[in-house]
Amino acid sequence: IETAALAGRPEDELMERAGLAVARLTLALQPREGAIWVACGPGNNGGDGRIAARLLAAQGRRVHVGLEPPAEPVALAIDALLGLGLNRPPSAELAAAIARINALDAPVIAVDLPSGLLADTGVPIGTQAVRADHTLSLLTLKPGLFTAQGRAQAGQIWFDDLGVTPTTAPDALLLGRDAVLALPLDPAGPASHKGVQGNVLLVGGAAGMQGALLLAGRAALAAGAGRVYLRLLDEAAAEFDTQRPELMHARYDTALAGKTVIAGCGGGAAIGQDLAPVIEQASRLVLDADALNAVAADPLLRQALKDRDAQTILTPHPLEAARLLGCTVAEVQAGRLRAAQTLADELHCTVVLKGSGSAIASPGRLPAINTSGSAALATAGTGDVLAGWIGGLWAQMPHSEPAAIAAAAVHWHGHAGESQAAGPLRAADLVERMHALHAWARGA
Ligand SMILES: NC(=O)C1=CN([C@@H]2O[C@H](COP(=O)(O)OP(=O)(O)OC[C@H]3O[C@@H](n4cnc5c(N)ncnc54)[C@H](OP(=O)(O)O)[C@@H]3O)[C@@H](O)[C@H]2O)[C@@H](O)CC1
Ligand SMILES: [K+]
Repeated sequence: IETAALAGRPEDELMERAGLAVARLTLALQPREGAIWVACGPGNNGGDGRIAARLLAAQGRRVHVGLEPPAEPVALAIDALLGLGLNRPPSAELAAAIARINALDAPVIAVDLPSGLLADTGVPIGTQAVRADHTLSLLTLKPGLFTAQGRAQAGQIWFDDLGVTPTTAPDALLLGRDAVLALPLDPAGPASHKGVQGNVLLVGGAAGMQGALLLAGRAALAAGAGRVYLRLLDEAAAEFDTQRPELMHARYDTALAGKTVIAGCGGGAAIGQDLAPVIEQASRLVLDADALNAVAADPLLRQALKDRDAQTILTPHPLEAARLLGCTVAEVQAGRLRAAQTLADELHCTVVLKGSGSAIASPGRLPAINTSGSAALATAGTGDVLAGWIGGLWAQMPHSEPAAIAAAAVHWHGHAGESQAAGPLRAADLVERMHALHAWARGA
């Protein structure tokens, strides 16, 4: 898109617009007195910074351009060191400037990208990238701002299209609330007749890990599934969840066909033995956690997954994805969208690669990056809740595309986990927060 935008119009014109956009945002964020430091690099990113500096000076602001901050206190810094042209670890000179920006006690606006971060992947190419409070993305929103370290490095994201309408397709989609609003949720919601809300069967919860399956089961129920059955692998486990007596024991209804099956939560090594019939017979299948590890370790299960006629959603975290791909976690994280897409294409599944900026991929579709969520979600059991929520939604809407179900569930889950005010979020509380968002999910 950037290349196409440059064809047919002089680069200077776009850079002039870019500089103006940066100056405007700076004035909006820092309308008062105070020195502005503009750190400019050698390329066009630096060019944007220099134009912004000129325009800010014309507004009567004290502006200092250079790789070092001025002697006086800095009220705001503009990071215009490196943008899209970054192709190797920053030189020593630029790395030192990045470190000086990060050591400042003043807000930082990054031009286009936090310097040092790769636009496509959200991974720093050197030892450190700028930690910005604001990033003004120009012409396009770069995927790297929304996934991997990008979310933490970019701060608040702003966008200016510089007056250019893209003529080529994007590489990825961003998931917002639209993904949830697009669901054909029953207007009556979970209160409607249980017979039409679908049946979910959960398999997992080996000895010592029943909690994972209970959390997923509670989530499926709270998402609105009609009947939720638990098949606990730990035979000695309690018959039911005393706080959620609505959950049923699968011993009394073992059929897999016709159900949405969620397998793997707290499954341990024991889940491997149960997976073959599950993969073969489940009408809709969500595989999580130990079920993914079992598939990674067993070529027959892997082949069975590929051969499934019906649809499957996988919800790996980066380590589980690495096991399935036969690579390292670092390799997965260095290209999260690519990793999710490779897995989706290879196993003929919809893949939700969890982590900051969850990536969702399906064969033959554009991958998507979720925009909701916060570090409050990085607690035990939140992944089980997501798997349960996906299954709970899918059971109610069996004809919806798995990619649409996964996208909605991931965004809903992230939205519920956005507030960090109460500290880390416990997974059982997350289920309740997500449940309280049904009206939000219907557009209220
Ligand atoms: N495209 C558009 O339509 C528009 C683009 N715009 C803006 O331009 C930005 C892209 O500009 P860009 O292509 O000049 O790249 P940029 O990020 O400034 O860096 C390249 C320079 O840095 C150097 N360099 C690279 N890596 C380095 C390293 N590790 N350590 C040290 N040096 C390194 C590299 O040198 P070289 O590799 O040639 O030796 C080159 O000199 C884009 O992000 C946006 O802000 C807007 O004006 C609107 C229109
Ligand atoms: K920058």
